[in-house]
Amino acid sequence: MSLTEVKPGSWIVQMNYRNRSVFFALLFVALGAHMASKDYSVMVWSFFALQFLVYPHVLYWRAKRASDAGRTELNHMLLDTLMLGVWAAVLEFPLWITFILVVASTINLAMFRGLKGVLIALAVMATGVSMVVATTGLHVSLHTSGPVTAFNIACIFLYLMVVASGAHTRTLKLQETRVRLRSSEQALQSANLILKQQLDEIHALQIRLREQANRDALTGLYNRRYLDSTMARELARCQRDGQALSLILMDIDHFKQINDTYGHQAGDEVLKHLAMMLQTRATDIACRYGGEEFLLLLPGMQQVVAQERAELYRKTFEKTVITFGDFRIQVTLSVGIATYPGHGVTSDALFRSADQALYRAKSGGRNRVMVAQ
Ligand SMILES: Nc1nc2c(ncn2[C@@H]2O[C@H](COP(=O)(O)OP(=O)(O)OP(=O)(O)O)[C@@H](O)[C@H]2O)c(=O)[nH]1
Repeated sequence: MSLTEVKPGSWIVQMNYRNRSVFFALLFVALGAHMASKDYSVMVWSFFALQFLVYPHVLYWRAKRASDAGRTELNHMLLDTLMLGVWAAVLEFPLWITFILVVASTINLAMFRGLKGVLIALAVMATGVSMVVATTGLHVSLHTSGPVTAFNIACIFLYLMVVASGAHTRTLKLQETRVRLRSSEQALQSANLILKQQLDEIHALQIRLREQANRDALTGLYNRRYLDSTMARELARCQRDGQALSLILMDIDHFKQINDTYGHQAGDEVLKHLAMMLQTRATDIACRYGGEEFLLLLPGMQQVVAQERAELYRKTFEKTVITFGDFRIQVTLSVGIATYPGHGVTSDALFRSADQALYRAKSGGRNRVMVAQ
């Protein structure tokens, strides 16, 4: 049977069945020995046999079918106590027999209800006694013979052993369960830790992938895809804050010749150098716009400042000597500038203006900065 199939409280049913059937069988012999010396009718003997030999099995059968086994067993223990009170009174309170009946009943209830259980046991037993006394009157005969007394002592001793060994077994099982639970808890904790690490890795990977999707593989600058999504947002922000926004569009002059003269890899090296130069300020959004075309998006920057920056880039790049193997390569930049709101109030209009300025820079002889008209 799996753990989920075990009915709640079923261990109580099993334990009580063992305790009750053993104790009642012992009582059958102990009380029977006492009754044999008296003159009881066949009816009393029949009830006696039913009570001590059949009754424990009927209760077990009933408890097994109960939906709430724990509560049912508690009620059964109250019934045990009531019946033992009845038998103590029927037998006219023989001292030793009454003693073991009281001790066993109170122990049983004390195990489940603590000290309150002792009081309940005494009250229920008194009820059983009162029922008999109310029916037949009070008859007291305290004496039990020597063998019956000895057997009674042995009976309570045996019963206490059975209860104690049951409690011991239960404690061991509880300890085992606790150890098992602790190790499952530890396994769960380490599984959780691994899961958390994996989630963190996935999260970092997602960030990296998102970042890579927005970057140009050769230069590491933002790509056109990123620019398209950012441009509108930055423009809206500048419009809201009443700020300027400048675009610097640059194109390497005669780049085809670089490729043709020094090879494609040398061309790549030139592109990387330019990208490095553009990546100096964290607030700028530097993109590789096309093959050898680059764009700087400068939120909050006035046209005059953008022009100074573009001039600085142009001069710096002109003086830069790029070494590639034995080659020493020097190239120039043509630049077009457009600034919001003077040269356009939409992304398209601004791009167009910057592109026209760049075209003028190219057609005007290259290696120069032109501002949109
Ligand atoms: N090495 C390299 N070359 C590239 C890359 N992407 C584009 N190109 C080359 O860039 C060159 C661009 O040439 P053009 O459009 O004719 O322009 P240009 O030679 O720079 O001439 P102007 O712009 O008029 O000064 C082409 O030869 C492309 O093959 C790249 O990633 N690496």
